[in-house]
Amino acid sequence: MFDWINASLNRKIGSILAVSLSFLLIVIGYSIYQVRAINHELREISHVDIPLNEVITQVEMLQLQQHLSIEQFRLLLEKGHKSENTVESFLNRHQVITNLLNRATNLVSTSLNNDEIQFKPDQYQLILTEIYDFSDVNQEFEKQLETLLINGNLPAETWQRLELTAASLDKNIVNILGQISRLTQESAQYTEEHQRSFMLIETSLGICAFILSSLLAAYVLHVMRSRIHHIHQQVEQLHTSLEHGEPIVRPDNKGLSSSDELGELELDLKRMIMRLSDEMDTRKEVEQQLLTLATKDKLTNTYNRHKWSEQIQLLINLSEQGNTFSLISLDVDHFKKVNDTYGHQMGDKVLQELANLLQKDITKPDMVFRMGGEEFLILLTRQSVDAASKIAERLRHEIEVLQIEGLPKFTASMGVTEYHFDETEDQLMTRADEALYHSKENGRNRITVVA
Ligand SMILES: Nc1nc2c(ncn2[C@@H]2O[C@H](COP(=O)(O)OP(=O)(O)OP(=O)(O)O)[C@@H](O)[C@H]2O)c(=O)[nH]1
Repeated sequence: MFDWINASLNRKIGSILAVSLSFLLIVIGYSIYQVRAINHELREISHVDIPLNEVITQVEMLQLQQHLSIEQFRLLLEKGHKSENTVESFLNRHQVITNLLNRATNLVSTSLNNDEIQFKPDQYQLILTEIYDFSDVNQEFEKQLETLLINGNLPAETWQRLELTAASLDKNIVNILGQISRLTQESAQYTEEHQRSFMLIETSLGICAFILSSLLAAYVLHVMRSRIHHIHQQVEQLHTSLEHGEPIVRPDNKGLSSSDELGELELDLKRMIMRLSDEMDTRKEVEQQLLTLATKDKLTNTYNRHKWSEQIQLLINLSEQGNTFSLISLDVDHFKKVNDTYGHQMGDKVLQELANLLQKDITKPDMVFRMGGEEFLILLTRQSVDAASKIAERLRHEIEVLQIEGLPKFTASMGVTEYHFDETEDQLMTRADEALYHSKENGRNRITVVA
């Protein structure tokens, strides 16, 4: 089935337009059909019902005049007079009535034959038969009357019979007229109801189309807005992370497939954020590596001379707040001999094992530095010279007793001193070197403390 939710924006908007247009086409088609039907019904009223009414009304009027004229003629005869004018006008009217009745029957039969009568055609058929019957009876009646009028022979019982027939003809024509009027009225009512229901259905269809299109459009807008909001949030989050140097939050992998243009945009954004996050991670790793390279000694993994300069300056600055610190200067005894006897590589190994030992013993915030060759410095933060001398002695002993398979035994000499407030780095270093020199001079594998 057509996946509307995941379809592209073009297809979504296109389908809304298609639905609206379909409704519009239905409304137009239905309107045309209904307007034609109503038009047909109105034509039926104007072309059949109204003219038929008029003709039959005229027949009724003439019929009445005819009867009056007969009465007049009879009265004249009773008085012994006979009017030729009355006979002539009677004959004329008779002709007009015959013509009108022919017109009426023609009108109904032609309309029925041409299927112009949609509303109750059987009733019209009935009316047509009644008009035919009326016409026949009337024709016979007029013929008899005409003969009698021309002969002037009018016995009383003949008059009576003719009057009865005339009365019955009157009744018939009134009856036919009544039927036609009723039919016209019903037809008009039917057309009116038809028009009303047409308007109602038309309005309902229009409202349905409007509501459906509005709902679809509102839904698409809502979905688009929430998705744009989501994209905006991700961009904001990325912006905040970059601004504050915080780690970039990686977007979840679910839903990583494009559906429409917004989906593609979201997908591109997620990919971009992921790439950026990866690059930031790599950058952090590289930074960390650079920092290590810049601050650590490659062979022993202790801090290097560069870090020493930075750290000593920091501690000197902190000393202004009353924080003291001590320094142990350490040098491997007769290291040249180790190199010469066991080779340079073994010398390196000795330096590495020494560094391991020192780093195991000296923990944060205290730090071990390799200043070059076999010379190390140990910076003891917030330690007095007494505490530093104890540490130095402990270290010296640990080095002396260190036994590692394949590694030659070695010792180290140390100079211990404490920083004096307001002195320079050089002054401190000179004192530490002097203490170390003193240890070397006094036989090595010992510590010398210079407060
Ligand atoms: N294996 C190795 N040897 C080094 C390294 N750096 C310096 N050396 C050697 O360390 C030795 C230092 O010798 P000296 O300065 O004479 O001192 P020493 O032999 O330890 O004698 P004292 O300090 O007086 O006890 C030299 O032979 C250097 O070549 C290094 O990174 N690795």
